[in-house]
Amino acid sequence: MSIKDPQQDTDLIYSKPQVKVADFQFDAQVVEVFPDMIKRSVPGYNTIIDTIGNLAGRYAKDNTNIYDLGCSLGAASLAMRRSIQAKDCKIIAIDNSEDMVDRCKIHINAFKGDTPCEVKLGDILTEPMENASVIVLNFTLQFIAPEKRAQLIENISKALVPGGLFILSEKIYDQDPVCKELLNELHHDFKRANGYSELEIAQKRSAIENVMKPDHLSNHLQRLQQAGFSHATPWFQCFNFFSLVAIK
Ligand SMILES: C[S@@+](CC[C@H](N)C(=O)[O-])C[C@H]1O[C@@H](n2cnc3c(N)ncnc32)[C@H](O)[C@@H]1O
Ligand SMILES: O=C(O)C(=O)C[C@]1(C(=O)O)C=C[C@@H](O)C=C1
Repeated sequence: MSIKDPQQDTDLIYSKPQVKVADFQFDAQVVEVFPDMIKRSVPGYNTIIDTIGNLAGRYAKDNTNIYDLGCSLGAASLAMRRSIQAKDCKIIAIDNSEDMVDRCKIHINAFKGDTPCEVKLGDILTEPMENASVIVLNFTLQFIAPEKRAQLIENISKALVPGGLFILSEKIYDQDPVCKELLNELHHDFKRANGYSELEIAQKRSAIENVMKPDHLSNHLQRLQQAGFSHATPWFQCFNFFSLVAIK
């Protein structure tokens, strides 16, 4: 009988001092601990995933595509597949990390569902999107080069059918430096409460600082308006993490 090592799935990546902290990558090491890492790092992650499922159930239309952009291990795709009742829909989950995509395929295939789900290795900046009733960008835009974000949001808008839904979740910063610092501190307290040490928090911070560039809420709203969305509202915020819905 084999007994699983309980630490095997725990994020300990930044627990030992590193001489030089390398830029964060969605590689094989991160894949192993990703569910633990994201749950302990992103306040409200489970609520956001459950609500993406609920929203997809409401907005998925017959004979359309549902996109999960930057799908990682497929948590949002699985939640959507559980609640979509519309007929002849297809979920297309895309990620540009080969390690993520390989593991995502295993996760998706581990569960049965009526809606087919294709997991694709690809760059969401160039992958074609069309005839979509729901598009999800859950904590992915922050990893896209800032100058490429507006074009991606425009492509998303063009791919949506009228009445189609876009769900965007991101880390944000507050423009007021005092509020920015407070939200940051509250987020770090959240990480501390979830067992991350000061060293882990500091090293993770250096690892993501060159690769993850959050926007202010007003940047997001402005981009959505420019891309032709008729309605948009944040539906969730906890500290410096938020999620919004926009309707075409
Ligand atoms: C924080 S994770 C997303 C979490 C995931 N959406 C979830 O709900 O669990 C960001 C993901 O975006 C992917 N990513 C970053 N840039 C990308 C790009 N240009 N094309 C496709 N995927 C990308 C990364 O490989 C990573 O898996
Ligand atoms: O802001 C942080 O400290 C994070 O760890 C955030 C964040 C994210 O929002 O995607 C960064 C990388 C990991 O994917 C998990 C969480």
